[in-house]
Amino acid sequence: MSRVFKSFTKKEWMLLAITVGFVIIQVLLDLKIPAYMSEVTILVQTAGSTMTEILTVGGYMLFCSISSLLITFLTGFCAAKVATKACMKMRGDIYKKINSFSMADMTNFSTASLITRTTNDITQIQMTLCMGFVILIRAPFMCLFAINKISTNNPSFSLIAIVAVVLFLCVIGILLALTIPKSRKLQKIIDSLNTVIREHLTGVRVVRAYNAEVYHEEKFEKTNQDVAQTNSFVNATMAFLNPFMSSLMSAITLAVYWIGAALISESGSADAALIIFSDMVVFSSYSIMIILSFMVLTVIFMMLPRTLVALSRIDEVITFNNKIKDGTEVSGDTAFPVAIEFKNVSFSYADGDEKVLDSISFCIKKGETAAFIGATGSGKSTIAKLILRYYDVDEGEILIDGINIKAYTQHALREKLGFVSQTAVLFNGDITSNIAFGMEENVSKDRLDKAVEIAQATDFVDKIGLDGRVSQGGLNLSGGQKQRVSIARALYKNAELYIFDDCFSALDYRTDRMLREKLATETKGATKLIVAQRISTVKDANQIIVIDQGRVAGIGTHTDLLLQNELYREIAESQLSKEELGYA
Ligand SMILES: Nc1ncnc2c1ncn2[C@@H]1O[C@H](COP(=O)(O)OP(=O)(O)OP(=O)(O)O)[C@@H](O)[C@H]1O
Repeated sequence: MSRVFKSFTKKEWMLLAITVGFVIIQVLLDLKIPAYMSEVTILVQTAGSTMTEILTVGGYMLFCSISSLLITFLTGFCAAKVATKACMKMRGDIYKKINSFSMADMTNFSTASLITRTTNDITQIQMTLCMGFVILIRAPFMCLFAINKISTNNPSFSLIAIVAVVLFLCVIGILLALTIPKSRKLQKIIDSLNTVIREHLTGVRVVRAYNAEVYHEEKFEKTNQDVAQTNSFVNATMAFLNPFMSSLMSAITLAVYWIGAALISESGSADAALIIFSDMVVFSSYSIMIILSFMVLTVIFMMLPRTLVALSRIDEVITFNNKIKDGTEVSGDTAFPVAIEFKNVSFSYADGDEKVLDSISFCIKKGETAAFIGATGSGKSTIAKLILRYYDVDEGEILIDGINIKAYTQHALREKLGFVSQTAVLFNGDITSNIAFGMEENVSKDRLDKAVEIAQATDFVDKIGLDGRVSQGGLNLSGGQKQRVSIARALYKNAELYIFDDCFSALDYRTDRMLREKLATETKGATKLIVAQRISTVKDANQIIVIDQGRVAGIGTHTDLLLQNELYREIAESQLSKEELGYA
């Protein structure tokens, strides 16, 4: 909760102070009403009282009630403003924090959980704050003022109020102890529910193709039932509060009349009995006010378990210690002759024990094209991910322009790189916004046309236009078209070093060849790293690095490797004819 208060600006503290002030005025006005009621009771019972006297006191009562009502509107308005602002900031903080996560950090939270925390959890907090600010301030004030009034009027009644409050606090303590663990579980199950829905929606084509709707429905139904059961436990437990509060109110009234009756029978005179009776009226009203404010408080207590869990879940993300730390270097030595060097790099993923990369070393000069080839799962894409610092190496180091990549700011490092991932990722928008991604404000038409031309995307981009709509995930484009748009996106960046992670395999052989020819002439100065499965894609590279089970199995040109490297020869012979290999 301290996070919420720490985020307050001066204006929000002011609004909160105004709310507190209004609530105190409202409590004082409300507490005036029973006193006027007592006055009216005495006036009615006293011979010689005039109608004007009764109406005047009644008028004061009316004034107090209407003012209290107006203040309720004002406090509600101020509290809602403070709560929505605080939650907006919290949402911004959590979003910024998630943006700073590396892929390794992401594995600590599932995507669905991060979405639930940013949306559902924050809405839960906002609702509690909106209602809670006023109620949480009002209830203790009301309780303190009312008990003070009761004890000054007739101390023997105050014991009843104190016993009632202590009883209430004990019961609420027990209920919270029972429901908080369940609420924590509930938020986790909601994460699972979101995962199931997300999985179904993103994989809907496969689900349909395999007639797996029933299988998915069963998965959904199981999680849905878990949510319902846990929810019903929390609600059923907290539902005990309402009958308890009603019984407590009745018990207080009974105790007041019991003690009052005893006091009246001992009073001895009619005047003393009248004063005790008016005290009883006042006390009954005060005690009902205390209990009513606590009753409203129970609404907050019902929301509190989930809100506390939501707050701790948000805190978990915001205070998460990012594994990848930013360096300070912003440019590197651009005149350094070596573009990228791997020195004995070893790496394993957090959830796997085995080394995915084992003592990998290679060196690529500026302007060279290097290609990585090897069996599936040999670790080629992992090399690309390490260069981008999605993960940090376990051993060894990666140098770009002679400087360890850990020394760069992540922004500066990625500014140097143009990356095309294995699976094309497109965003809702148009072709231009997808190619000039993140730079839409100053789009250069020439650069855009050039990138499209090199990526061999001119024909279809001409057809749909640069303002042609791209739906989320590029669902309205073919696999090859999506990949060409993502290649154009990397080229638009004019990067120093391009990484093409097996993205050419979505292109036909002719387009693949034309694209590589264009790349060679149009991006001459840039260094290119190509991960590929096809020999035809890699054979013209300055050096080919053969990866086998996370190790470098050979480095050389196509001709060298054909002669010296058995694994490369095997791959080449499985794809090219003897004539193409030059054996004939
Ligand atoms: N995020 C991850 N978490 C855990 N293990 C992973 C992760 N990504 C990849 N791996 C494992 O690391 C190994 C190397 O994967 P990588 O994607 O680098 O291979 P690759 O050579 O690029 O394969 P392909 O040619 O099929 O794309 C594989 O055994 C894979 O299961």
